[in-house]
Parts: sequence; structure tokens; C-alpha cells
Amino acid sequence: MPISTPVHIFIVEDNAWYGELLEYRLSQNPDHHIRRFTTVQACLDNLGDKPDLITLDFSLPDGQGDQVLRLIKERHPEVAVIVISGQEDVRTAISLLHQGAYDYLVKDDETLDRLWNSVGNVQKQLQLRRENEQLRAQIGQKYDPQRAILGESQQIKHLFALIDKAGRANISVSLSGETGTGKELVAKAIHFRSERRDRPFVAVNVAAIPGELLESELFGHEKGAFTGAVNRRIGRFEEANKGTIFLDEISELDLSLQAKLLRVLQEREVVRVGSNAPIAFDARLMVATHRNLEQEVREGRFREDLYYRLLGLPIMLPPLRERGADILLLANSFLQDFCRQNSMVACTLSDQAQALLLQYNFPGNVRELKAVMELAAVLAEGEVIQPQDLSLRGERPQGVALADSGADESLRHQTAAIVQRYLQAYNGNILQVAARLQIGKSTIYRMLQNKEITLS
Ligand SMILES: Nc1ncnc2c1ncn2[C@@H]1O[C@H](COP(=O)(O)OP(=O)(O)OP(=O)(O)O)[C@@H](O)[C@H]1O
Repeated sequence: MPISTPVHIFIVEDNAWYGELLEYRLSQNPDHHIRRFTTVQACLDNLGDKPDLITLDFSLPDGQGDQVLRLIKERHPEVAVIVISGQEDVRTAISLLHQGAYDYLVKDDETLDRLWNSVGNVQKQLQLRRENEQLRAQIGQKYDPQRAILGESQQIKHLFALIDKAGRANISVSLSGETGTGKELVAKAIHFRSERRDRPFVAVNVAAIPGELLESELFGHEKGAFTGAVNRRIGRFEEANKGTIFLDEISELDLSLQAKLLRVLQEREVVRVGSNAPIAFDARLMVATHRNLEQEVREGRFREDLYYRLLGLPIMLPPLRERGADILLLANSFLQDFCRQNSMVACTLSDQAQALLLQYNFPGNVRELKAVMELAAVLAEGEVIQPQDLSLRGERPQGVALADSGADESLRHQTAAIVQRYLQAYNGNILQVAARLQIGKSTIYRMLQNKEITLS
């Protein structure tokens, strides 16, 4: 891949002829933007222009290489400085490299070629750094709450204000709300608005991990700590160091692990299973639950002392049915995304379909709305989605075979219907369907086993 990252270079050289020679050689790459100075002072006066690279003659009339290097690095630590000296002196070279010089070259027949290579390496590093910055900016944008979290209702505006506050302060956050209301999305948004945004965001769904494995998942284990621990493993808390750890479904933590978590939070250190050595950690904790934690405390299932430690800034996510016109805003956005990703003509919602969505109570909240809209886009005959294309609770889209409905039909059957439809669309490819619907493939296997769906 040809390199085309511009490099802004200062040449600081009091010997006019040598300076010209350096400029001539380096200007053979059109990406090099060169300025030439003959004194230290002139170089320092222009440092505000943030050059990427400086070639610095070791002996200048108004300063020696090591002092000048220090002055430059104090004011502009990121610049790469290549020191060019008239004499070879290994000790000076080592000392300069220790002080942060990028390279040390001696003036001889090969200086120009070595300088060319050295500048080429700086350019490659710059390119990588800029790509990294771009990627980081994209990630930041992705989790910019104003972009990733859709909604214009009062409740969502209030939520944005809380996300902003939580992003600026470094306190724990506890999120509550029904399933699918966006608790994890909000946790990520807070992380990506906080000073920890360049560090990991580690999410653990406490309810999804078997109890006997949870301690080692959270805190890690030493080799041989228990049968099957063939290697040492660091836990999710250590993984999240300096970043954020998000514990979803925190109310499912059993009482013995609640005690261990409390200790970790009090001591700010974790101990791997099978070890006695505490490891300091510094991660921001966010927790979420769809249960009422206060009630869990009252009923003795959740430790009161841990509850108060975790509470921090409590954020309650409103159910989708209470967000008014946001339902349609979200529905249209999910439709557009789905049609674009699948190269389909963009669908719209008929007036009757809109009315139906506004009346529905969405027990699965935003996650359910997303699945309903994606399925509707697949089922719709034309480009306009009609009420019969919406697989809402108690409403069955035409052409979707549902399993027998008992008293507790609905969500489970709706899920089965959606999975069945996707299995048809993806020719029975379970992995693809699991990825597309963001559900575990074991869920699909279980549905097959229970004959809720078929592979035919
Ligand atoms: N306001 C929103 N705007 C856009 N997408 C949203 C919004 N709220 C939620 N979603 C989407 O809905 C889905 C469910 O969100 P999320 O997983 O954050 O919910 P949750 O409350 O953590 O669910 P659970 O309690 O089941 O873990 C995700 O695909 C998420 O991107």
C-alpha cells in the first residue's frame, strides 16, 4: 500500500550547504513538507506549528543537541527528532536516545540514505497513528448517545442529560428497566463519553454464566485451581482495568459471590481463584437489572451493604410503550437499517401499521420492536408494511406457522416464529440466524429439540 501520509519536517542546520542537501534529498517525496531553520531559537519559535519530525544538527550556534532536544520534547513531546552529528560518539548517541531522540546519525557518505529510511519509518508510524485516531473517532461516534440511542421523547432527553453527567463523573452507575429497554446500550454510551473511553468496556451477563464458573470468569484463576483449570486465566475484572466493567443481571449473583464482590469493591483488589495474591484494579463498575433490587434486598436475596455500594447514580430506563412517538421513530430507523444492510428497497409503514405499533405494549421493548420490524420487512408483499406483517403479541403475521399456543403463549411463540422465518430465509443456517438475531445458537438448538421450530 503506497504511503501518502503528509509529514511536516523542520530541518535545523546552520550549515547552509548541508541544510540544502538534506532538503533536496527529503523533498524527493512529495508527502514531505519541509521548512528550514538555521538556529535553535527559530526552530523553537515555530514549534507551535506542530511538525511531525525535526532533523537537528547536534552543534548549533545557539545550543547543543541534548539541551535542544530536551526543550523541544518539553514543548512538543510527540515530535520525532533525528539528531545529526558531525562526530560519532556512542555515549552521546545513547544518552540522546534515552532522552527520546528518534534516531542518531553521523554525517558521512551514507547519512542521506539512512535519513531517508528513518524518515520513512516515522511516516509509517504516523500513518498507523492517524488510522488509529480515525478508528477511535469512529468508535466514539458509534457510541455517541446522541447517535446510537434514538429517541426524542422527554424521557429520552432526560436520559441523555443523565448520560452526560455520568460520563463526566467517575461514580458507579446502576441501570434498571425492563428487558430490551437499552440498559447495555446506555452503559456503553456512558463509557464512551467518559475519560475511560480508550480503555476496555467489558460486559458480563451474570445470568448467562453457570454459577460454578462465575467466580473464575469474574476474577480469574490460577493454573490447577480446580479440575479443568489447565492454564492461568485472568478474569473480566482484570481485563477491564482502567476501563469499565458492566455486570448485567446483577440480581442473579448468588449470596456467596455477592460477599466476594463486596470485598473486591471495598479493597479495590481482586484475588484469582486458587491464589492468595491480591491484584489491584481500577475499573468503573456499572450494573444493570430488570428486577427491583430494593425489593430483592427486602426479601433477603440481595445484600443491603452491596446494594448501597452499587447504587451510585441510578438510571431508570422507561419501557418502550411509554415513549410515545419514539416507537415510530425507532421502527422507521430499524426498517431503514435492515433494508440497507440487506440491499432491499426501503420499506415504509402504512397508517394502520403505525397505529397498531402505537397501541401495542411491547413486553420485549426496543429489542422486540427491532425483531418485529426486521421480520416485517421480510414478510411485506410490497414496499409498504401492513398490520398483518407485524408479528405482535396475539397478532400473527400471515404465513408464519406458530406452535400451539397455551396460556403463556406470546413472547416465546413470537420468538419461535421469528427464528423459524429467519431459518427459512437463511436456508437453515443456524449460525447465521443466531448471529443475525443476536441470540445464542444453543437457544435455536433448544427450540428445535422442543419442536418449537423445524429445519425443513
Ligand atoms: N433508544 C434506542 N435507540 C436505538 N436502539 C436501541 C435503543 N434502546 C435499545 N436499543 C437496541 O435494542 C436492543 C436491546 O438493547 P440492550 O441490549 O441495551 O437492552 P437491555 O436493557 O440491556 O436488555 P436486557 O435486559 O435483556 O439485557 C439492542 O439491539 C439495542 O441496540
